[in-house]
Amino acid sequence: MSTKKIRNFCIIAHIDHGKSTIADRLIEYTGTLQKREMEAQVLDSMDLERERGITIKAQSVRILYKAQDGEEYILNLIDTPGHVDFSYEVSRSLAACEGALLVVDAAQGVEAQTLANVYLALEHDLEIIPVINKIDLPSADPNRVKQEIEDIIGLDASDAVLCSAKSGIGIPDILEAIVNKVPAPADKSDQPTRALIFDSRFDAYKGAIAYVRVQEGSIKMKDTIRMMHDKKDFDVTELGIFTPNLVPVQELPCGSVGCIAASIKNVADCHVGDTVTLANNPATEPLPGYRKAVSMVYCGLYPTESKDYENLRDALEKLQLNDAALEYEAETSLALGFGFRCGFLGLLHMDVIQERLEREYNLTLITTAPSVNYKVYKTNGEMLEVDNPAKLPPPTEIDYIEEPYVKATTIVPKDFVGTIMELSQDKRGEYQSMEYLDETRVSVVYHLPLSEIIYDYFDKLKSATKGYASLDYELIGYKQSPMVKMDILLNGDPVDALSIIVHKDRAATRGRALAEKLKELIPRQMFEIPIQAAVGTKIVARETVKAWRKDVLAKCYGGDISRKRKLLEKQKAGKKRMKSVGSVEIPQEAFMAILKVED
Ligand SMILES: Nc1nc2c(ncn2[C@@H]2O[C@H](COP(=O)(O)OP(=O)(O)OP(=O)(O)O)[C@@H](O)[C@H]2O)c(=O)[nH]1
Repeated sequence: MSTKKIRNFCIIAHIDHGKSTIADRLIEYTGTLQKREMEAQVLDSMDLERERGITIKAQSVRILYKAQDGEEYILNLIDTPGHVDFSYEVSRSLAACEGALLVVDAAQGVEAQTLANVYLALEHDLEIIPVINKIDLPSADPNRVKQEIEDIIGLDASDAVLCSAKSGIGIPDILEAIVNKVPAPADKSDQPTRALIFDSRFDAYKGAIAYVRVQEGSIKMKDTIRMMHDKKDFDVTELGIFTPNLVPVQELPCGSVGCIAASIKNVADCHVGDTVTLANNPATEPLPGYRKAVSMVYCGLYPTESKDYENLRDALEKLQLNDAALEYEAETSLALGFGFRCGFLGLLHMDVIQERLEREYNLTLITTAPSVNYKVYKTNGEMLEVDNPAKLPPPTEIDYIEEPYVKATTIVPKDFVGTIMELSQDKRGEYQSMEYLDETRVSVVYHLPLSEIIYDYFDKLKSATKGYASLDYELIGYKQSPMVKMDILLNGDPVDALSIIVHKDRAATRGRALAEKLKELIPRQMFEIPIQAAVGTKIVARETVKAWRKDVLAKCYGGDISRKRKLLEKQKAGKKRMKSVGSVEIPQEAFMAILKVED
């Protein structure tokens, strides 16, 4: 089969610019699915994704389109995740395509995330078709946005498709543009097979399923496939394409997009970015660009009820089957008991996993404050990677510590440049460059410690710029920093799960702020609870939670008994997500308090 009638494309867009809505319209217009079959937004399949309105895992769909030239084309739409945390998956999805729709909101214009994705697409030599969406909005200004696309990205936007996914305007033009502008895949069917895995999923019956783009050769039923990086062989049990429901096929020919089931027990054997070849005629080199997912953020997850430990382990195991980027290992905390240290791609990934554990597996969890991974060089010449503050060796054993740094690109209206600089400086940022994108907007680049980004940089950025700033960041390496461990003592005892690693110049202020915050969060108990923040043996802050009962009930003026009972019940309910540490009850919020403190 020739590849001439195939077009593989993806949609890149900033969050909320309308990627999913456009995908739905393309599917609807071509009759790929009947309207009644369409759930609202087919491509975002997970419940959580729908609720949060973001794409977490890529999906793809085959669209049959009869073009104006009278020919029928196979358009494979490969969906890309829409969040910074998942940029590696985006890059693999792009590598599976020849073209990309660049969707830009007609009112908002080009944003940081758009830029990051466009640069990725250009790196992969994709043909880019600009689409200006939401032209129905009263605030739409397509001409300004066209100009921005030309000035900022340097793409010719003169024949950008004007579209309103909401009302269906421009959808036929998008389909024609895909057929006419996106190149057909190169026909390399006579070469040894190489297929790129751009996504994977776990199916309880079929095992891990690889979503692939066949770059060279082909894959047939009953072939034995080989994962080139993992060097493992599997017998194909099923090949399929998505319409978007899975339809079995006998062959995935060169240029096509589809999925492979091969009784692969674990998604960890089916890495996004790996190359599939055939065991009886293997290719010599894998496709370029393979990278293992790296965790950026770590936290401890502990069941509030210790009897749930095994359930939590089972749940993590199941989630990991579907999500090769999730890492976990058992750990114990003096304060919290048995739990797991988990690694995530970013804060959103962490939130999503936490929420799924609670919702789908019915667990109540205590989560410790997120931490990054530090490289600790010890005086004995050893290097330790530490992602849990409680595990930092004593200062006498430490020669120096390195922390991860990111390159953070922020795009803001020019009035906010001062604010961004102040904020970044305050977060130990190092100024790199600034560029006027047009008369109104500026792109500012800083090198920042990852730990500052995960604390509250993004929230602060959003509030300081009234939501106008957009942020994109990538890991650039490690740098030496004078970091110290700060312990929190409750009632004189250090609580390991509350320890944090901070820059030594910030320890005193953070310690004071944290102690104050903890004082608000820890409910009064029968006795006074001193809260202390300490670096080594030096106490940097102290607060006291006063003893409770009479205070709480005092508010009732000794009167109405039902009111009293209600109050006590409210306190009891509040205890659900609490953990007794020694004699002190600590609520979940306390463990995350560090994220909420003001410097
Ligand atoms: N007025 C108007 N609203 C639109 C249009 N297209 C999409 N929207 C709305 O914009 C919002 C975001 O659209 P989505 O399609 O979910 O955006 P997305 O880019 O897929 O978002 P992510 O999945 O997070 O990347 C939704 O509320 C849509 O209803 C349009 O043409 N006009």
